[in-house]
Amino acid sequence: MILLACATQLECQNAANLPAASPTDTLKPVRIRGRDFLPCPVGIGPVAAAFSVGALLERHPEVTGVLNLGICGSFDMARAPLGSTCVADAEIWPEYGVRHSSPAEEEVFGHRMFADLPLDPPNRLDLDPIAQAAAMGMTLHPAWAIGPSLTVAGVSGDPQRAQSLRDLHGGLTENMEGFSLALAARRLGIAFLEIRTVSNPVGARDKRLWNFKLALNALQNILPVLTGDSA
Ligand SMILES: O=C(O)c1cccc(C(=O)CC[C@H]2O[C@@H](n3cnc4c(=O)[nH]cnc43)[C@H](O)[C@@H]2O)c1
Repeated sequence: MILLACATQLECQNAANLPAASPTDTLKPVRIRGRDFLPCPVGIGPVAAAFSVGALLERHPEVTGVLNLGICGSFDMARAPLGSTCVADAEIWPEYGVRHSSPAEEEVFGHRMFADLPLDPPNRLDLDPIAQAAAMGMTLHPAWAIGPSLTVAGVSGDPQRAQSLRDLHGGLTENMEGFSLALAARRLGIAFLEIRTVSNPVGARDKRLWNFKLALNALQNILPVLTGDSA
């Protein structure tokens, strides 16, 4: 069983191509090309996602992988324009560490999150999406952009913050749940894959530059490609 982890019910419905349901309805497992997926809204932000995935993985020991689908912001609108699909090859949690008012002085915290989990730097999980997809019996689309994704508790609210995060971490996308889900999978030694569609440029608050509907609709195309059901 693959845990299909999305922040919201709406993202789960689009990702699993399910009919619209009320936000409190429990989603049922779906079977696609012989693979079982359990769609679960894990909540918005790293704390809700960490709590939810911990509880879900304890309740469902049959889960062999976590597939995180959802919308995201783009740091590079040329490589990752609105509605495009991006695969994370690293998850970085930039807020873990020491914060300075000047981004140039930003430094990484020296302490590991878990004593027995050596990460270098300690806020970065390197992912291998091609291998992880294969471990879950799936294949990536060759045209999907691949790059690091930054998980934040607070969405970047202006172009300066976006620029400093881009300069410091070299991210392709920004999201609010991925690091928590990737960390849970790493701790349990199960597969993890994060694929998101771009809803907005990171740091832009002018809603004329956003297209959440396009990104939500684009989520519908991911699972058919991953499972070979799109032909
Ligand atoms: O109020 C804002 O400025 C704002 C900007 C972007 C997104 C939001 C949201 O409320 C959606 C957060 C939700 O969607 C993912 N997401 C989408 N875009 C971004 C982003 O630019 N930075 C971080 N997360 C983003 C995220 O995973 C959440 O689940 C509000």
